[in-house]
Amino acid sequence: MDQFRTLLLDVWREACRHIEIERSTETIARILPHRLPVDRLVVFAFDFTQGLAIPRADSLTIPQDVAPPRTLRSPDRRLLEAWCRRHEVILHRLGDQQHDVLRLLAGSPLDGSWLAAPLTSEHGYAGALLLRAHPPAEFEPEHARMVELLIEPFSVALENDHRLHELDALREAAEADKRSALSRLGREDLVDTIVGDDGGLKAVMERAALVARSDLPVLILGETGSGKEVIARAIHEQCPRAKGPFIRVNCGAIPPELIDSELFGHEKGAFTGATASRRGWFERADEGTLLLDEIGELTPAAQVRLLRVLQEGTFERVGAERPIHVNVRIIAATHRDLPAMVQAGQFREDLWYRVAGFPIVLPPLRERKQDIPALATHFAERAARRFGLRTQSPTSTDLSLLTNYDWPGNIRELASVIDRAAILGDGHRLAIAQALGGVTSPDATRPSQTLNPTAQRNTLATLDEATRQHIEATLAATHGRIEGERGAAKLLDINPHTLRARMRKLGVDWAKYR
Ligand SMILES: Nc1ncnc2c1ncn2[C@@H]1O[C@H](COP(=O)(O)OP(=O)(O)OP(=O)(O)O)[C@@H](O)[C@H]1O
Repeated sequence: MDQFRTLLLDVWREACRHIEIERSTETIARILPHRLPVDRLVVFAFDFTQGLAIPRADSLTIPQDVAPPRTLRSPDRRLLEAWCRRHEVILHRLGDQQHDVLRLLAGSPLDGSWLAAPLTSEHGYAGALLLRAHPPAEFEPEHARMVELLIEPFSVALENDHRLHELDALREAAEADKRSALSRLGREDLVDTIVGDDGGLKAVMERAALVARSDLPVLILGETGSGKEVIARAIHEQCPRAKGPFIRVNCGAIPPELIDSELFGHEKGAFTGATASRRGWFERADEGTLLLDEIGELTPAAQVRLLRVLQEGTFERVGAERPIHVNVRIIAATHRDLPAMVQAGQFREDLWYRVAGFPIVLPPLRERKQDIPALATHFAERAARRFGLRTQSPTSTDLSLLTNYDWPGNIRELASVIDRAAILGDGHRLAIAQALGGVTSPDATRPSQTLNPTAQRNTLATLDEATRQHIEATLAATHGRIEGERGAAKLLDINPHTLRARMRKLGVDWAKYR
């Protein structure tokens, strides 16, 4: 026993030296064979609130073709808790009847002789230490007594490991908050007052208020720039989870090969470039709302992954086995005709049923022109504040020009026309005609051509075609530059990632304009 005391000191030192239990188990597994005929050491952590038994370390002292232990979902909690309370070390030798705890944690039938000890800490952490005898050796009652002395150092190591994970989770949550705050700042154009809520958006706002009370998934259908994100935020802010995060993810801007890692997160080392573990959008949106913007742009593979998490409510980070449960309300949005995509087999029907619990159709601005005066005034006030100019309200001539235009870019386009008009008018007036005519856009967007929209309709380009032409004209003006102060994204007032995604989709090649 004296020699064992020396070894025990070494075990304590190793248990306290490393913060990650994987490391301490690895080094302890190299020390123990001096006194115990052990060839495998496994440590489980129990998470009773989530109903999981998670293998945190598994060390084999000799290379063997042994399957690593798996996370156990909904293990028998009463059995494990009672065993932890008894502080009982289980000894299993060949021919013995297998103990229920060993059957649960080490599987059945057992290969050889095993010892199992419960790990507990005064702060409520619990787990198990399993040791396997190096065949043909078998454990003896004397070994079981030695393992009793290992319970404390391993419990300390498990608690340290737990705390490390808790700190990691807190750090990531703080980072998520920071990102979300920054993205909110970056989108300072997003309004708190919704103009038109009593006019052209009345029916939409009524539906939004109705669905906000429930947790139903919402699908917002509407053209680009029509205010889908604004409506999604309004739903979040009126629903019981308003205190939770509101996270928007632009599905169209995620490169297909990164979709899993973006949505579900990844563990450190899961793939080349994964230098640190990262929480995905689902984890970040826990207890809040996740807006899946441009959901129609998801690749078929990504649609399958999304469907799985919506069906099962759990997912794993890339490179991890531990399932994660989250409580997230999904709002999806798209400018595409999703029902038509379902018909054409481009969007999974089962996923459609999952996300389209409560569709809200946002009318384009040309169908709610009664809102244009209030919107124009609102954006004129905002422009004056932003650019430090005297506020100028639109005149009746301005308003008739604005209402005669068709607004393919909807409210976003109206906002940037007013911004331009305010700058061109330099605080003395709103130079609406100039702002409308001076767009680096194709002829189709000139007001003179849209004064009679009905006559024009047959010759108008499709929205995709108009968008493509508009992006190309902008790229020509910026000589192919996308990002930065003088880049196309800034001119078009959209995120560079979104612009690149849209260019990919529309087949626009920026290199042509360099
Ligand atoms: N009802 C509204 N009142 C005031 N501003 C609005 C309203 N709707 C939209 N906006 C403004 O118009 C711009 C575009 O809105 P938003 O980003 O919500 O559109 P979207 O449909 O989500 O666009 P995309 O299709 O590009 O994702 C934002 O600056 C937003 O603040």
